[in-house]
Amino acid sequence: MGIVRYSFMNIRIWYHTIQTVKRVMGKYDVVMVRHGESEWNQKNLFCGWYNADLSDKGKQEATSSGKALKDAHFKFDIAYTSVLIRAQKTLQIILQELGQDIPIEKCWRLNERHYGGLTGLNKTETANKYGEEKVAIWRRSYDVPPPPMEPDHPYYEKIVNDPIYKDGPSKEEFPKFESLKLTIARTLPYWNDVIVPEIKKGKSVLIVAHGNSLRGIIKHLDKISDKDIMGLNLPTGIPFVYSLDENLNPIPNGSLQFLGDPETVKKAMDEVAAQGKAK
Ligand SMILES: O=C(O)[C@@H](CO)OP(=O)(O)O
Repeated sequence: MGIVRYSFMNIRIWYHTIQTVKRVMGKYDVVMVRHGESEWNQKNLFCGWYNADLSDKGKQEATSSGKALKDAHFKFDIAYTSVLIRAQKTLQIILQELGQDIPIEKCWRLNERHYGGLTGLNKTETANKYGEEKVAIWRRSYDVPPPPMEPDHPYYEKIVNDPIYKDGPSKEEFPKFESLKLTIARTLPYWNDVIVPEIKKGKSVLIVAHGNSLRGIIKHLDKISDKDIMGLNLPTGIPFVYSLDENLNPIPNGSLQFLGDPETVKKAMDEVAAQGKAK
């Protein structure tokens, strides 16, 4: 299986830079995976903090992720995930495939961004109603948030009172909506204060999280501009490696090295981007 490397030098010609290369190794190598397809991804619904389970395809993607990591001889010391079931199950399947039993830390700070009032709406129908451009801004802009989730929203009670949030966020912190900027504001402290110290101790770290919490970490690591981050769509269930130097900066060619064949990765990214199209 090849490694797909993307250049961040010009994100607009992203797909033209795909090439299969030998993976580079940094002082620290960190592996990240967006969870496998969820039942709500399959139905093309805005999901956010709704606790959707994996679809059958999502389980298969998780199995393939585990196999790809096994083939590449990864051995992990610790794994981090969100409090949402789709990420936790993906992690569990990956570790089963790897045959590795390691400590798992779960935190709401790695959750998907909170999609506010859009939660549960179909992305295509939303694009038909409000236009593709508006949906693209809601989905991918840096700082334009979706409308808030009000108490009369069909999923408000289910989400706010879910026991998975017993350890946080607090009532005051509990979001009604999140832009990518707000997502980064709660994910980055966890990266900096909890994950980075373990990486610096030399631990081999696996992170299984979500499209937008991982986009936040990537934006930070690669110093991607607020404008260019709009072009990044992460595929479900394909692991990628960041090879970092001693200061946790990506080494040359060390960013976003996917463990997958280039065509599959490109197709999967295109499909995620297309979820917000009108029909
Ligand atoms: O609905 C969501 O929660 C996310 C990820 O599945 O979707 P999007 O890709 O539109 O940010």
